[in-house]
Amino acid sequence: MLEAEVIVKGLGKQIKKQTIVEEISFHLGSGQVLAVCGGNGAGKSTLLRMLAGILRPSSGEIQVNNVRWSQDRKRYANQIGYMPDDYQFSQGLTAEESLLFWASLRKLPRDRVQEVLVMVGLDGQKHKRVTTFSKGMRQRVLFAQAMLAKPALLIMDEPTNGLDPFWMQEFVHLLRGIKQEGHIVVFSTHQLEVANDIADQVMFMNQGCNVGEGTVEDIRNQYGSLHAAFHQSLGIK
Ligand SMILES: Nc1ncnc2c1ncn2[C@@H]1O[C@H](COP(=O)(O)OP(=O)(O)OP(=O)(O)O)[C@@H](O)[C@H]1O
Repeated sequence: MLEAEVIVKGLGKQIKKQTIVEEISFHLGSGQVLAVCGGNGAGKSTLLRMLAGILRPSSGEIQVNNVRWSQDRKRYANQIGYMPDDYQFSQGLTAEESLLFWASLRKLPRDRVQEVLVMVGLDGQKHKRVTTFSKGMRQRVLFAQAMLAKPALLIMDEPTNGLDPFWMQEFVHLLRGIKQEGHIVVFSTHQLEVANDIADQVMFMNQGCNVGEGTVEDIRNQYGSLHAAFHQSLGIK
């Protein structure tokens, strides 16, 4: 099993004097999955983009397997896989070509592309253009892209948004597999059933702050259900 550790301490982001994310801290070990839940504009994407190393934090520290983003960005980036929520695929590229392109950027061997295609169940469709794929299949290509470098930390922004129940369950199944291998996963979601199915830890965000966290069981005990905790995080009684 992969050895992995993520330590986040007092992470914050201010943009034009507005606080977007405030004092977020957590600690995750091998195979742990954190779901970041919250309403629109809660600060989830901003938090995830800081973890992915594509947005500079205003305060705090992020460490993945003892590598700090602030000290060595290249080594930090090598530990991270990131699945954005708004990726526009290039017209004309097949699934295999898209993955070969990403693999070449990271100087990874071609064989790894075949491995991830098999992992996400797209080996038989690899010569088809990604722009002809369904949303569920495109999410698999993005997932494969994020897993290319076997990252210690996989970060996913709203990975199941727009997926029907079949693809959502398939996605949960894929995540279970990589969790078993020891990868740490942090993902954002509005879909509490996904958090319920796969997360070890849940964090609720509102206006950039952590307004409640714990294991799924802790949250059920404290609030009654994930839905009740979500409503409370939004300030809905
Ligand atoms: N570059 C920016 N400049 C100004 N405001 C920003 C910027 N980026 C984010 N914000 C604001 O910060 C807040 C949090 O945005 P963010 O996208 O992180 O939220 P979110 O929880 O991911 O929302 P959603 O679920 O709608 O995607 C929003 O009010 C957004 O308008």
